[in-house]
Amino acid sequence: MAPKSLEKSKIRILLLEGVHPSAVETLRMAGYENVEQHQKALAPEELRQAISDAHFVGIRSRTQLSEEVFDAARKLIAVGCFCIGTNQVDLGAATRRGIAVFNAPFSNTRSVAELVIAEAILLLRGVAAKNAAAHRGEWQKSAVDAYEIRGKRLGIIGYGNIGMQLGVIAESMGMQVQFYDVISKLPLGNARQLPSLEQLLAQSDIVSLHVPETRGTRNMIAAPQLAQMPRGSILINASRGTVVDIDALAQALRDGHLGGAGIDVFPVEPRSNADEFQSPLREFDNTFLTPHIGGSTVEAQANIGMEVAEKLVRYSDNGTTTSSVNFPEVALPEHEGCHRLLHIHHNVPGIMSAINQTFSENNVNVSAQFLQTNEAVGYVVIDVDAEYSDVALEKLANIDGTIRSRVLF
Ligand SMILES: NC(=O)C1=CN([C@@H]2O[C@H](COP(=O)(O)OP(=O)(O)OC[C@H]3O[C@@H](n4cnc5c(N)ncnc54)[C@H](O)[C@@H]3O)[C@@H](O)[C@H]2O)C=CC1
Ligand SMILES: O=C(O)CCC(=O)C(=O)O
Repeated sequence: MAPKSLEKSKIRILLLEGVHPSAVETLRMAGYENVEQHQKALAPEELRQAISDAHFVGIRSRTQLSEEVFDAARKLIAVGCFCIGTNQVDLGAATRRGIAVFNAPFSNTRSVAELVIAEAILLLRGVAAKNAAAHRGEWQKSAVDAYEIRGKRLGIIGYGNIGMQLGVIAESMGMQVQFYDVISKLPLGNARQLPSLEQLLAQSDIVSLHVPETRGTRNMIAAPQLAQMPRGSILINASRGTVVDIDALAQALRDGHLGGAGIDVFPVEPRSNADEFQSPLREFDNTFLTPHIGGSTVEAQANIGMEVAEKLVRYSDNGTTTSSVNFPEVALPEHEGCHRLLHIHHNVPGIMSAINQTFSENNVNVSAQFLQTNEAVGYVVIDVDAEYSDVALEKLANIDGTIRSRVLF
C-alpha cells in the first residue's frame, strides 16, 4: 500500500546544537509540536539513534551528517542547517536519498562582519597581547606597533555575502578594500578585485577569509601563502578551520612574521562547551581565539531559527523547495481542494514520459504539474483530485528511477 500523508502530530523533528527557540516557536505555530531538542552535537552513535525515526533534523556547523548517518535516518525528509555552511552534510548522500537540505544564507552575515571589524581594530592596536599581559599583572603602555585601521589595506578572500558586507563597513571606516575571488564580482564602493591570491596577500595589511569549505579552499593559507604576507600583517579566519594550515600559522606567529591573528574556526573543534579546546595557537597572546561564534549573536540566531524553520515548514506543508542547497527549486502555490503528489527521481531521460503515461493510462485527472531538475535529481509535483491520489502514488512509486514519493493532503 502506498504511504499516506503524515499527520503533523506524527512528524518528528530533531533539533541539535542549541538551535534558537524561535525555530521551535515557528514550528509550533505551523502545527508541528513533536520536537526533540538537544543543546549540543550528539556523539556518532547517539546521533544515529536519535535520527533513526526523525522526519526532519535541524543542525548547526558541528553535526556531521555522513553517508552512515543518512543510512540510519530511514524516515528523514529534509535537513535544516541553521547556519550558512553546509560542508558538514554529505550533500551527495542526501540527494541520492531524496532528502532536501536547506540553510540560512543571510541571517548571520552581519554578525560575522562585525566580529572581523572589531578584531581588525584591536589586533592592529596590539590590544589582544596588551589585554593578555594586563591579566597577568603586566602594564604595557606603548604606541609601538599600534596602528589605526584608517588608510590600511584590507584584503578579503571570498567576496560573497559576508565578504561584501565586511568591505562596505571597512570602507566606511576609511580602509582601502581589495578582494580576491574565484569568480568576477561587482566591487561595492571603491573596493578592487585583484587577479591573484598572491597579489592580495602581498598587498594587504589585514587579510580576512570568507570562503566556503571546499576541496579548493582546503589549506589555501599554508606556509607559502603566509610567507607572501608582509611582515607584521594580520590574518583573520572566520570561515572554516580547514582553510588555514594551523601549524604553519603557529610558526608564522612564533617567527614574528605575522603581527597577530583572529581565529574563530579550527580544523578540530570541541563538540560541546564542556570539552577542552586544544590548539597550537593557545600560546600566543597576540591572537584572538574565539569558539566559532562569528554568527553567534542573539539577533542572528533568532532570525536563523525562524528562517530555516519556515523553510522546513513550507517543504513539509506544500513541497516548496525554494533556496534548497541540493534540490531543484520550486515555489509552489497552495493546493487546496486537491491532493499533491511529490516525486523525486534520478534525472535520467524517460522518467517524465513514464510519469505522464502512468497518469493517462489510469485516467488520473491532473489539475497542475510543476517540474524542476538539477544535474542529479528531478522533482515533479502533481496536483490531483483526492480520489486518484492513492492509486497514482502507488504507480509513481514503482516507476524506474524513482528515489522517493509522498503525498500531501
Ligand atoms: N564563523 C562563523 O560563525 C561563520 C562562518 N561562515 C563561513 O563563511 C563562509 C562564507 O560565507 P558567505 O560569505 O555567506 O558565503 P558566500 O557563498 O556568499 O561567499 C563565498 C565566496 O567565496 C568565493 N570562493 C569560493 N571558493 C573560493 C576560492 N577557492 N578562492 C577565492 N574565493 C572563493 C565564492 O565565489 C563566493 O564569492 C561560509 O561558507 C561559512 O563556512 C558563515 C557564517 C558564520
Ligand atoms: O553558528 C553556528 O553554529 C555556525 C555558524 C557558521 O559557521 C555558519 O553559519 O556557517
